Amino acid sequence: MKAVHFGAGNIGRGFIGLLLHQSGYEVAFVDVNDTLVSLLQTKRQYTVKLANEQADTFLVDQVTAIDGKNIALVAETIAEADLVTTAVGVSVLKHIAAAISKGIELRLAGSREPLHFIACENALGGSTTLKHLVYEHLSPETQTLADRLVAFPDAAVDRIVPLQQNEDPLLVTVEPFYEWTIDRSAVLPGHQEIAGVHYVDQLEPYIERKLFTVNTGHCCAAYHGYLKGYTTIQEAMKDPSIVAEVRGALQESGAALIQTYQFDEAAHSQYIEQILERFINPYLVDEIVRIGRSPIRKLSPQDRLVRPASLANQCGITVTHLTNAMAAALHFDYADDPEAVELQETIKKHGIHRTIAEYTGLSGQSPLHARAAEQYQQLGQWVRHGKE
Ligand SMILES: NC(=O)C1=CN([C@@H]2O[C@H](COP(=O)(O)OP(=O)(O)OC[C@H]3O[C@@H](n4cnc5c(N)ncnc54)[C@H](O)[C@@H]3O)[C@@H](O)[C@H]2O)C=CC1
Ligand SMILES: O=P(O)(O)OC[C@H]1O[C@](O)(CO)[C@@H](O)[C@@H]1O
Repeated sequence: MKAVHFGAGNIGRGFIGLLLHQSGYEVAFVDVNDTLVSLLQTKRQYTVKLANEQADTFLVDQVTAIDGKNIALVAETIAEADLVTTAVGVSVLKHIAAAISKGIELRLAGSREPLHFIACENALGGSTTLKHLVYEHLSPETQTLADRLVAFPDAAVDRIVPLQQNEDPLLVTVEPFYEWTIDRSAVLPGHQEIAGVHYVDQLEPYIERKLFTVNTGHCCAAYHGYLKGYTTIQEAMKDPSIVAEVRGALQESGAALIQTYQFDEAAHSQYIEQILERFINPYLVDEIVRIGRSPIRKLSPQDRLVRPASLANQCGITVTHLTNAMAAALHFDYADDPEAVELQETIKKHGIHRTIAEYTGLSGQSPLHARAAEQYQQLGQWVRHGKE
């Protein structure tokens, strides 16, 4: 079986590529990083190392790579594939949509075999977003045919894969835990299930639980850790005041998730504790600026801070930690992150209230907006007064 995977980065090689390989797929990675592409083409294999005491390793072979700029070759490879996956970042999906649409046109011209596209990104409805972007490039006739033969099941992916600092540029170190959940209701007949994947009839509770626990907690630790001058999540999670913020935020999002999706309370508490353990894995070094990257995306209405805060607020739950994490995110002034730079410029130019309204979608009337603005000022004073 042949799979095409867009994005030969950390999740691409360390999670999706590994599981596809273990399921019997030969994986062709599509990437725009020339070094990665050429290394994969030459070596045809790479190693995944687990961040555990034994440092278990897995060899992923029978792989190759395609230059993402070679649209004709990407399209031809898609036309021949049994499965297509992505892990490029949700904001990059628009850049791969044209090549995918060409691949679908070629495929439909020569085959009636169904084809699945699964976006493995940190976002609600990632594959659905990809579908809309791809359909913009297809004629109405091709869209009608694609509706029958091409599917875009949404998915949730959970595995912490930090930035890599290995001598071997293809080696990727990953945490032992993983969870890949796919919406079975969008899968076409004939799809061969991927080993290790959890197929569910309704994805929403799973993806919201994952995003609003793992991702919410992680970015909360990152933004507070950044303000306190820590470099890694592991350092930040040694600070009891940061752990209290993270736990508080996860109790707020957890209460909202339990009310919304009727999760078992005790099981959800255990889920939170397991995630806190994952954050402090001593065999990983995970940089705060990676977890905090793209603060505008992370402050957007459907993402890991505003959406659980809004859900909690609607459920009548008092929200203070999630708004404090938003406030800390608004202070994330990391100069190498273009979104952080834009955020700080907007605050300088238009003030905090307009910035909050613009990026979070929380209007000036929202109590969450008011609290985040107040906490932003308090954190600012704390920073200015030497962090006593
Ligand atoms: N690293 C992690 O712990 C997790 C990441 N994710 C999600 O997985 C996705 C990928 O994240 P990472 O692997 O960490 O990022 P990464 O930066 O390591 O990998 C992304 C790869 O996509 C490639 N790329 C960029 N533009 C492209 C294009 N136009 N065509 C083809 N390839 C392109 C990059 O060159 C890079 O190799 C993101 O959506 C992230 O939110 C989800 C769960 C965990
Ligand atoms: O990839 P994002 O959405 O920028 O989030 C930062 C990282 O933190 C995590 O949420 C948890 O590890 C990863 O899934 C993710 O790579």
